[in-house]
Amino acid sequence: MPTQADPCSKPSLMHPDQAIAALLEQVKHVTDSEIVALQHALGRVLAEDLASHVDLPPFDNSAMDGYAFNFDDLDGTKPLTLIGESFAGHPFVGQCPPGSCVRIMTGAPVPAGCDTVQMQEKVTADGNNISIEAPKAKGANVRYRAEELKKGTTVLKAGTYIGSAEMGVLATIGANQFRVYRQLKVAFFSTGDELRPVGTDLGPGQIYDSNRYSIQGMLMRANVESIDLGVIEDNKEAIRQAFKEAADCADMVITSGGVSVGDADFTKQVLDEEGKITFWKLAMKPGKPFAFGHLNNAVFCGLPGNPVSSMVTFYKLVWPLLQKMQGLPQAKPLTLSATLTQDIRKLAGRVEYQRAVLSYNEQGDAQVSLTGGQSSGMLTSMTMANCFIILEQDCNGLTAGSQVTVEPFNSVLG
Ligand SMILES: Nc1nc2c(c(=O)[nH]1)N[C@H]1C(S)=C(S)[C@@H](COP(=O)(O)OP(=O)(O)OC[C@H]3O[C@@H](n4cnc5c(N)ncnc54)[C@H](O)[C@@H]3O)O[C@H]1N2
Ligand code: MOO
Repeated sequence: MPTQADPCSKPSLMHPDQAIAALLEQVKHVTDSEIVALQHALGRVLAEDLASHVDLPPFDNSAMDGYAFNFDDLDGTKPLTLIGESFAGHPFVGQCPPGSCVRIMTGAPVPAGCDTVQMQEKVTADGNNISIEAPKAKGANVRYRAEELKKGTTVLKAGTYIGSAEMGVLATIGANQFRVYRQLKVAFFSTGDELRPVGTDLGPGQIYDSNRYSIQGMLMRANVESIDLGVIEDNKEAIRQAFKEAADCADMVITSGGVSVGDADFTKQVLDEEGKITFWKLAMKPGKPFAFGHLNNAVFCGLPGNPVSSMVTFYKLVWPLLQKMQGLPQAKPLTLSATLTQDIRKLAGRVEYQRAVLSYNEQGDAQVSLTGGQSSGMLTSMTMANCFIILEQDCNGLTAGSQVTVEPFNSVLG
């Protein structure tokens, strides 16, 4: 196990939790709102409380395919007489008189005069003579009008994230359009003279610009409108122009690269001139350097250039900010404990997020294995992973069999 001191382990490095809390203080919920139609509402956040336009269910209906009748008509000897049928969308019309029953399907209205349904498996039919095994109680297998909620009751409150279940609930309550917070606009670009767009050949010392694509992917998963400003060459005027353009059109501007200590870029100089930016050094790996501040009215996040570092800083630091700006509550990530299948190397100093695969062994115990090299430049180990192993600052390596804290990837990294 490595015991050597980590040169990055300086008291000045800020713990990521402390950084997140400090960053959150500096952004506000963007409260502008607009009306959207239900079919365009997925991923948006409600800006108004919504009440149901209908009772739920809107009418008494059957929970089973079977027969509807009046419970008090069952005397254990005489069959009931079949007088009609009630199908979903095609109700039985009229009153079911004493001593009779109606064939009924799941979801169909319970006819007037009936208060109970028996499933067809517990019924014997001989022509129109229907012998029914008595259910446990009057009202069995009936879903009553308004048993879930009454018309006018608030169902979803302002601030609710509209996911798939909410889409269904909104339709169920008859909400075809409603007010949501407007979508955040996030402009982003890459910096670095070594970067080439995909679809071109690479010259000596050049690499493809990958960060823009992973950042765009995460922005789409975060349900914001992304504005791709491309790769900006390392030239002071080009960078200044890009920041101006980005800050004019966006609520947040994200860049990747140029936030460390190198001297080959103008990003820092331009930011110092154009905005109020702080360069942070965080006790996290990947993702030590990070820049944050404001460019006019836009929030600025400068992610480190290393591909895994840019993803991890987005996930850990930028995504919580976007959630707050969208009016969503902060949810602490779910973690669990799992057994390491191998030794892992780490130097004390920074919190590490190591890419790994979480699975269950034959005994049903959670186990976790690294996906390969943990260099901040190795993005392929992200694609194979489904979780991070979180190693706290004081950890200086672990042996196979140790219990570790694991944070499964959420939808932003999926
Ligand atoms: N002397 C020091 N050097 C470095 C330190 C340090 O503390 N002292 N920190 C290291 C750490 S940690 C990180 S992370 C990186 C971050 O550096 P920058 O944000 O300034 O990023 P660059 O130098 O521009 O690039 C780093 C690396 O990533 C590649 N890159 C950049 N952009 C992209 C992109 N859009 N797509 C794909 N790959 C990209 C770039 O070619 C470099 O290899 O600094 C360390 N250095
Ligand atoms: O933060 Mo850097 O991401 O350690 O490579």
